[in-house]
Amino acid sequence: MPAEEFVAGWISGALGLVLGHPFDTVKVRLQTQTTYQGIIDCMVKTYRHESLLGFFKGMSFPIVSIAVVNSVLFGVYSNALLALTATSHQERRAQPPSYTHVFIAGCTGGFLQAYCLAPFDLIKVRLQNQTEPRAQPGSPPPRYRGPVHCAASIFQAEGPRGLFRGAWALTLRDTPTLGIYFVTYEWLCHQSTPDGQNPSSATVLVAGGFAGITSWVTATPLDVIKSRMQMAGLEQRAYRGLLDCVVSSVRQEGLGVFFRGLTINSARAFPVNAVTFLSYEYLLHSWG
Ligand SMILES: C[N+](C)(C)CCCC[C@H](N)C(=O)O
Repeated sequence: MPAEEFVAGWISGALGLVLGHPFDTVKVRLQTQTTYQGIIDCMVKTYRHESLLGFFKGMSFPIVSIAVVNSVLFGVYSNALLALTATSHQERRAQPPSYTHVFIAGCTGGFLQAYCLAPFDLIKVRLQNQTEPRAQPGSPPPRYRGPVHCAASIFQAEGPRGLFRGAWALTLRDTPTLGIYFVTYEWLCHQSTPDGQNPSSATVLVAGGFAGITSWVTATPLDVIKSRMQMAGLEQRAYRGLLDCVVSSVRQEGLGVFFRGLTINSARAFPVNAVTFLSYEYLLHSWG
């Protein structure tokens, strides 16, 4: 099983993440704090009070998790294509796989990465939703002191299964949408590249960026449900299951609930995935 795809997936995921983290910080702040009037206002205030570093708070934990997750996604995707079409990464430009194969391989990668992602994502969401300001002397400490403490508390209270809360919704979110991700990427590359040639860097950037946007747009409805199920362990509101969560969210907030965070998710998705695909292609190419 070729291993370089796993390593390339790991490095490219980390590079994409660094670029996307400022967007993620703005997204989380807008979702959880009421002091900002909008995206620009939040950026300006963050920069004024905390300088550029403010945008990169809390990045160490996601950088470890994205390394694992992206390496599983790209490694499994590429090896699934190898199993389906008997072509290696290098041979695929000359003999492009069918979109059905790309879709199946993308879904397989998406399905497996969802299981690796589930505990990391749960911890991220729980920490991102801790909106108390930093501990003041005398005030009660926040429920979770950091990622390790968060993981340990969930484990203690609910056992290993507790760490997989919302994993089912996450799998449903990621399996088809990562199929769509790779199909969009391959299709866009194919549209602007002469047969048999490697796509140019500009093509890879644009195709990767749009692949990210398409995938996030289609994933957003289940993204909202997933986050709500992950928070359900903490909040009073308990859902009987995924369907119950969908129905009660729509009843209370209307269909618009499925599009929460769509704009900022898409703005983040373009640079993150442009850089992820560019570095992935570049690394595999330079390793020959
Ligand atoms: C499938 N879904 C859209 C949910 C995720 C796609 C992940 C791609 C990339 N790691 C990123 O963070 O944008």
